[in-house]
Amino acid sequence: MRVALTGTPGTGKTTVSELLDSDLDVVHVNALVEDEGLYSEVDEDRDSKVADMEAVREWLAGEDDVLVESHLAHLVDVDRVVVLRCAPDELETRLTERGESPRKAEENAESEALDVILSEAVRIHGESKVYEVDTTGRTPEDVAADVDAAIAGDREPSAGDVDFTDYL
Ligand SMILES: Nc1ncnc2c1ncn2[C@@H]1O[C@H](COP(=O)(O)OP(=O)(O)OP(=O)(O)O)[C@@H](O)[C@H]1O
Repeated sequence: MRVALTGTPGTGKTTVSELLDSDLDVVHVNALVEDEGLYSEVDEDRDSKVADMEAVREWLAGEDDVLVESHLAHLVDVDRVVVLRCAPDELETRLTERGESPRKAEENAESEALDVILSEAVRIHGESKVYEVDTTGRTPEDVAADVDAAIAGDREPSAGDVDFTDYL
């Protein structure tokens, strides 16, 4: 089973991936890209490396029991996609408290309000493979339990249950 754990930056993917009961090997794409040099360019403006997703896909080929953690994880060939969600105002607070710039916090809050990652996940994989998990006002442990349930097949796919359009 290959699972993508995706979501806008700040929704809690890294935090939650460390709390799962699942036996899947966790691959943190950010760390992989850095360690293996799997980037196509350096974005000076954002002080970040642009992941070479073709190289990431190749690296993951043959890895059958993995949970791929990244805001780009839904671009990988997987059996299920779990999309973490967070209300835009709470997301902006989390990112600001993590030390991100106001610009980055605002951009991500807007992208979250617009369902950007959820829409991409559904377009690429279809609704039957996508599980949305709302993290707003919840503990990472509670969120991890929902993610474990999605991995174990103990809950139904759920794309479109979360609605943040009031924040637009
Ligand atoms: N359920 C939660 N409730 C409150 N705060 C949370 C929750 N999950 C994570 N956080 C906090 O939000 C911040 C972002 O979490 P985290 O780094 O896990 O997000 P991420 O989705 O992995 O981000 P990125 O894509 O940038 O790596 C951290 O400071 C973390 O402590």
